[in-house]
Amino acid sequence: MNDAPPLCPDAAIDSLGWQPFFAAQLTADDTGMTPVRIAVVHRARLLAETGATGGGEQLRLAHLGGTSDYAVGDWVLMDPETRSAVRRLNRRTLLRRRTESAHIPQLIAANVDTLFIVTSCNDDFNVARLERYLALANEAGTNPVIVLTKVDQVADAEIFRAQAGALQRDLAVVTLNAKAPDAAKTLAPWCGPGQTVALVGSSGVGKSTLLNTLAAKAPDAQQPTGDIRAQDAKGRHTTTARSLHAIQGGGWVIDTPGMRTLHVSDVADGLDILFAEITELAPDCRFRDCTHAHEPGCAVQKAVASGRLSPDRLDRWRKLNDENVANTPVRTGARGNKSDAAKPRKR
Ligand SMILES: Nc1nc2c(ncn2[C@@H]2O[C@H](COP(=O)(O)OP(=O)(O)OP(=O)(O)O)[C@@H](O)[C@H]2O)c(=O)[nH]1
Ligand SMILES: [Zn+2]
Repeated sequence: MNDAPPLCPDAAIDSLGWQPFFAAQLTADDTGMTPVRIAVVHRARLLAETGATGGGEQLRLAHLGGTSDYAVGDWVLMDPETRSAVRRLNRRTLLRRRTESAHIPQLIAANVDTLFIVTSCNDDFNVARLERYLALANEAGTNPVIVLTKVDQVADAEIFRAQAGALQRDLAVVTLNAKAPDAAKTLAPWCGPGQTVALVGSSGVGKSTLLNTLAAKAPDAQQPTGDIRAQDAKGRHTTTARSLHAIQGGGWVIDTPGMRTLHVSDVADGLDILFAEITELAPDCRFRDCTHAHEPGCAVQKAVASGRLSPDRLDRWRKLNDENVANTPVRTGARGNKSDAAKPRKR
């Protein structure tokens, strides 16, 4: 490596979400390369946003091995002559989940600043499921915001808002009608230039509707929503692929297909943040490996007895924690120590 100044990319990419974190990874060897952002990941090809023209670019893969290591939102250095992806830059944040059958976590989205966890003010609303998404967001390093849709269909959304707001310290919660144009204004604080948001939630809660409200694109290019799906009665899920879309007057939004069930794994740190009130009590327990179930001198049980901690919340913590330990592979040896996989935590 020599001391030549690193590549100075075009200022236009700032609006694509380029940050000093990515610039710091460039070396003199990267001179002449163009940073681009992955917009769509197909099995054998990648589509990227270049920022300069605002247009999409089809990327060739420089190496054999497919696209499984790429996520929507990734920054990649492209060779402008061959149009091939030369190097993927390290991620600032990474949302991923392990499906029941998969050994390797599935990548949901990379370099997301804010995760909009979408649920509606109806039967979809479920605090235990919201906690799963919060653990995922915390672990990824993204800022979670609970977005309660279909506020136009209930007399009073306050009860939903209050329950959601109690799930994690300093958690932002917004209520809106996803079909109303002012929904974009409600979400604007997180959607400024260069900001990246992602939408997650069950099928039918209004993610595609929100995407269409936020996105700066013509109506004929819009994401089909449940309304349209109902007409042609095809498929269970309206949204089938993840993709990056420009937000009107600002940042970028990543849509994700509705998730039926979200199993937790590799989220020990995310759970510690979510359940901070329990995490902080644990050092006061008499036993270092207290399970907060039956031990004498348990500070967590004491908090339940005095009414400071709800027994339901403690039950949900226990269930998620046990599931996380069961689903997170234990790696041993030097390689395992270097891995970013979460280790099972003692309780
Ligand atoms: N009244 C009302 N209807 C809504 C609201 N948000 C979504 N809808 C409707 O709910 C249905 C489902 O919305 P979608 O946007 O397709 O839901 P989705 O989350 O994208 O679903 P998947 O693509 O299956 O993951 C559609 O008929 C929307 O028009 C809302 O805030 N108020
Ligand atoms: Zn205890």
